[in-house]
Amino acid sequence: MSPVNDGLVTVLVVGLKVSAVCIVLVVARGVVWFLNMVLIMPLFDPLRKLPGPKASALENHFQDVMDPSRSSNAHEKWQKKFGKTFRFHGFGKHDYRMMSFDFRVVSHVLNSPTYEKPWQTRALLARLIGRGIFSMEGNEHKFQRRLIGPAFTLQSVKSMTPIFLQKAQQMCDQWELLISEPFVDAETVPSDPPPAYAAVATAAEKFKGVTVDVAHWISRASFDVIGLAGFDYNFKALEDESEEVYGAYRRMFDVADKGPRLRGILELYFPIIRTLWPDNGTKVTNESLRIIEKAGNKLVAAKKATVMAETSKQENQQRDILSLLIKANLSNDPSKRLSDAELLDQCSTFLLAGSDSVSLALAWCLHFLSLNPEIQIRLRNELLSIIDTAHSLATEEPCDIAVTPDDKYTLRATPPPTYRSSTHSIHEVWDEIEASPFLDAVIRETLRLCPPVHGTIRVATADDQIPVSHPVALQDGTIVEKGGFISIRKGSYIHIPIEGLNFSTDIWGKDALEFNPDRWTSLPQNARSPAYPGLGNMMTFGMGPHSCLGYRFTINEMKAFLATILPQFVFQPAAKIAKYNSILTRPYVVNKFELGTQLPLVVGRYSS
Ligand code: HEM
Repeated sequence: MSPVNDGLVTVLVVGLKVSAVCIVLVVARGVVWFLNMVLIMPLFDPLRKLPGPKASALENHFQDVMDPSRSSNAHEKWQKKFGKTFRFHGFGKHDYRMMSFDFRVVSHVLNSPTYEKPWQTRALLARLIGRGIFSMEGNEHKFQRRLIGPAFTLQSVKSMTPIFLQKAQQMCDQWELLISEPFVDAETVPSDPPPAYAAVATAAEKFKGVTVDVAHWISRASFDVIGLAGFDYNFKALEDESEEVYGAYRRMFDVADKGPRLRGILELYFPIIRTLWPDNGTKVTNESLRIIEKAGNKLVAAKKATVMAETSKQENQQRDILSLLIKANLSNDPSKRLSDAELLDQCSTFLLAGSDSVSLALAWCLHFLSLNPEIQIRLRNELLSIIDTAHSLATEEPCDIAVTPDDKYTLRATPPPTYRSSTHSIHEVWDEIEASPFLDAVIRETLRLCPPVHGTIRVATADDQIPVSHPVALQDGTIVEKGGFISIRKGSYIHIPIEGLNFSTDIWGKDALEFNPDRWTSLPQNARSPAYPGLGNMMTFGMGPHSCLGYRFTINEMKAFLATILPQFVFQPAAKIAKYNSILTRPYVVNKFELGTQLPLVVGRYSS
């Protein structure tokens, strides 16, 4: 062999040896890390001392914690057995996690800067909606919240009322068409109807109802609402379901709705998998993100140009959330301004936060009303006492909602509803609707009983002592008394059971699991602020610095939709419905889970 070849062989052998040593070192490091995580660290985890359900080495309690079909029983059972604060097991026995129904604990965790959303939650959201306020923490979050907050004041939300009312009516016009040309949308009815469908057939016959997947229709309407209220852009998803951005958004969330699979979890830890080995879900998500980004970029550029032109002319016409954001952004220190890409991420955040959550809440509300006909009738009567005729109900002054400079959105397809007197402006009547006590109570009770966000999670970024207001009996027999503290280690997860707190019998009484809007006319002592620190006396919108910015927006949109829908339509159940939790709590037809989110109801015309 020549000396050159000899040299090459030596280099190759050394290279192989170095590689082998590197691989051994990496594997050894992995094994040490794994053993440390599974065997050593748990021995020193203070959460180990808390009471809680047992688990075998590979068992987890995620379903009992997060699956709404099991969580209410599991939470109730655990509270009875272990008290208000306990631990459960996450990804195996080694993974101790805390859960608490003690407001002192919940409030401490949600208000203290020591606790943040886990990076896994933020990475998942960032993949779908970019780096908007949802995935921010610390000073970046404070800055964005200051910027966005003013777009959600009472006044700003009130100015969006015409949009809510008009989109609600446009949806009713579509339902009216379904009823007048009776046909059953094949896609909304399971191909093999469960007995419940047969049972309602006679009732449907009686009031000439048709089965309508109300979740689907309200989802389209609320997407249009957030388009107009958020960006002054009419997606027209109500008119055309195949609208490009709506379609992209739906397809992307249909993938996410399938729930966390092993691949999804692996992708979170090793995002490179998406590039090296994209599956159909990844391809659909990537394509959807491309469409949304393209449309969003155009929207942000056009909006910026309009706002700049208005600012130079000292005009102030644009009231949508994006315009308010751009205006606030302009007045900021240039070094702190949001870039166009960041503005786009905020748009995606509003699309996610502002459409599905409200539409699901509205769909759940119609579900509860269909199951409780006497409440449905009472609410309709309350609304009819404000609104003159059941069938023609709006203002004579058309609401002028400019959509794009060249596209004036025609607000109504059918004659507008007429409010009690033509001398009333829509805003005057709106004040009456807004102040309707039973409408308010029905909405709050829906949001309490079926909060679209089932729970939230925080991770401790440093060791901490958490104060408790209910005693905790530790495993070694020690009692942490009221006013005492529980130790928690950096990196531990705390689960906040939003739905569980809304269901607590200690707060809401024995009928906590019943749909009883009247409870809101005299709230139990424990459900009143400050004893109950959540927004609007429930945990549905969270609490603390990350609490929901869209609280008022949601209540007002729900009021406008119900006030428009109920005087025109009657609802009856069409199938047995259950809940599943995939990012949000969604309805599905029992035994028809594979059909995805659906809430079929028999919808008939109301005639007095
Ligand atoms: C039924 C409807 C809604 C529910 C149940 C809901 C629930 C929540 C909850 C629980 C949080 C806090 C999450 C946490 O602490 O981990 C939150 C945050 C947020 N919500 Fe909503 N939301 C709803 C509607 C809306 C709407 C309509 C908008 C905007 C148009 C919106 C915008 C936001 C934003 C921007 C945040 C993040 C705030 C921050 O991190 O500072 N939400 N929401």
